[in-house]
Amino acid sequence: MTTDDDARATTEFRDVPEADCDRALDLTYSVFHLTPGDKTRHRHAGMLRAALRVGAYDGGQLAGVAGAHRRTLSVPGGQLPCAAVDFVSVLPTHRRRGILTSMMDGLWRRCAADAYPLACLWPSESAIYGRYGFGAATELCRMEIDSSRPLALRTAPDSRPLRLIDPAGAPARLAPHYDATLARRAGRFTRDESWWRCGALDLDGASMRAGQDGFGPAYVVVLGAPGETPGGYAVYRTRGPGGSGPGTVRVAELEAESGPAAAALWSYLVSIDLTSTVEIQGRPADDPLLHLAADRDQVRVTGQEPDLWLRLLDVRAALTARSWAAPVDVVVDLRDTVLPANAGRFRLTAGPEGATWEPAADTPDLSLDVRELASCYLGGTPLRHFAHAGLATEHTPGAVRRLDAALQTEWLPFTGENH
Ligand SMILES: CC(=O)SCCNC(=O)CCNC(=O)[C@H](O)C(C)(C)COP(=O)(O)OP(=O)(O)OC[C@H]1O[C@@H](n2cnc3c(N)ncnc32)[C@H](O)[C@@H]1OP(=O)(O)O
Repeated sequence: MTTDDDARATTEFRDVPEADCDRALDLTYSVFHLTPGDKTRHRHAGMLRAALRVGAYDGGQLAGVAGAHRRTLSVPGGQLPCAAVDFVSVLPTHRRRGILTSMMDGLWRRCAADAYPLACLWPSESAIYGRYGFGAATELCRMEIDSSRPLALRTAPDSRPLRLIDPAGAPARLAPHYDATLARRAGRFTRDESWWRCGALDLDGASMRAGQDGFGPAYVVVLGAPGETPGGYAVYRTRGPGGSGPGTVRVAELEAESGPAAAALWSYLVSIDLTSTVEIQGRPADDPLLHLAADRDQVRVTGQEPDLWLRLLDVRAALTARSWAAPVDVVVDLRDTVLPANAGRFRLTAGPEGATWEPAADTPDLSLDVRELASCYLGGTPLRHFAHAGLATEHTPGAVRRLDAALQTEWLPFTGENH
C-alpha cells in the first residue's frame, strides 16, 4: 500500500517544459470542471506557454501545475513587475498532500530569479492563499442601474459627441486613455495588444462565457471627436428582453477623464432602447457614479468583494518603489513565515521624497504580518482596520495613524479585469 508520505516522497517538483503544456491544460480543465472550445483552449495554451510554470510529477503523471503570467502592475506613484499566479491545479487523487505548498515554493524561486518584487492572483476560494502571504489588495463593487427611465444626474454631462467604434480597432484608440488611468489608480495592469484582445473586448470570442450567457459581442462607445484621444469610453454587451429576463446592458469597463465625461457615458448606457437594467460587473468603491447620480435609489450597489490578492515577494523593493503621501518614521516587526528574508525588524522612513526600509534594533512601533502589509500596500484597506481586528499591533500610540496617512492614495486601488 502507498501512504501519503510515500506519495510525497516520490513527487518531483520542476519546471513544466513547453511540451507538457497540453497536459497541464488538461489537468487545469479537469479540476475546474471545464470543457472549453477550441478558441478558448488556443488562447489558454498561448498564455500558459508564455508563463512561468512549475509542475508536480508523480512518476510519469503530471499531478499538479501552477503558472504565473509576467505582468506589470500600477502601484502608487509607479509600476512594478508582478507575477500573476494562475492555472493552479492539483489532481483530486493527490490533494492535501502539500503539493500546492511545494509548487508555491517553486514559483517563488522562479520569481526571485526573474526579480519579481510582487505576485498576485484571483483565488478560486478565499481561504487558500492567506497562508502564503497573500492579502486582498483591491476590491470591486457590483452595481445595477434602473434604466427604465433616464439617468437622473447632479453633474452636467460632457457635451462632446459619443461614437460607436469598431472593437477590432479599439485597442489602439483606447490604450492611451487607459494608460493614463494607471497613474491615477494603483492595482491596474498594463496591457499589450494581446491582453486588450482577450480582456474586456474578447475580440476572438474565446472567453469561457462567450456565446453562453445570451449576451452579444462587445460594443465600444467613445466620448469625443474622431482623431482626439477619447475623454472616456465604455465597453459593454447587450441582451434583449425575453426568456432570460429584462433587456440588459452589461458594462465590462468604463473609463472617464472627469465627472462630466462619466456622466455622459452612463447616461448613454442607461438610454439604450429595449433595455431596462444596466448591470455593472466591477467598479471601484469610490466610483464617481455613486455621487453624480441624483437619485441613489436608481443606482444600487449589489455586492462588494475582494478582487486582486497581492503578495510582497521583496518587501524592500516594493516599499521603496511606491510613493508616499506623508512623512512617516516607524519601526516595524514584520512576520513572514514563507519568505524569511522579508521578516525581522525594520525602520521605514518614508515621505514625498521616497522611502528606505532598513534593519533596525530599536523598540518596534508596530507588529504585523506580510499578508496585512500586502492589503495596505496599494492604498486599499487602511492598517487601522487590521489593528481594530487584532491582526496588527500598535506598540507606540499614533504609529498606525501615521503609517496610514503615508500609505493613503487619492483614488482607491482598483483592478477590474477578471470579472
Ligand atoms: C490563482 C488560482 O489559480 S486559484 C485556483 C486554485 N485551484 C483550484 O481551486 C482547483 C481545484 N483545487 C485544487 O486543484 C487543489 O485542491 C488546490 C490547488 C486548491 C490545493 O492543492 P493541494 O495540493 O491540495 O494543497 P496543499 O495540500 O498544498 O494544501 C496546503 C494548505 O492549504 C489548505 N487548502 C488547500 N486547499 C484549500 C481549500 N480549497 N480551502 C481551504 N484550505 C485549503 C490545506 O488544508 C493545507 O493547509 P495546511 O497548510 O494548514 O495543512
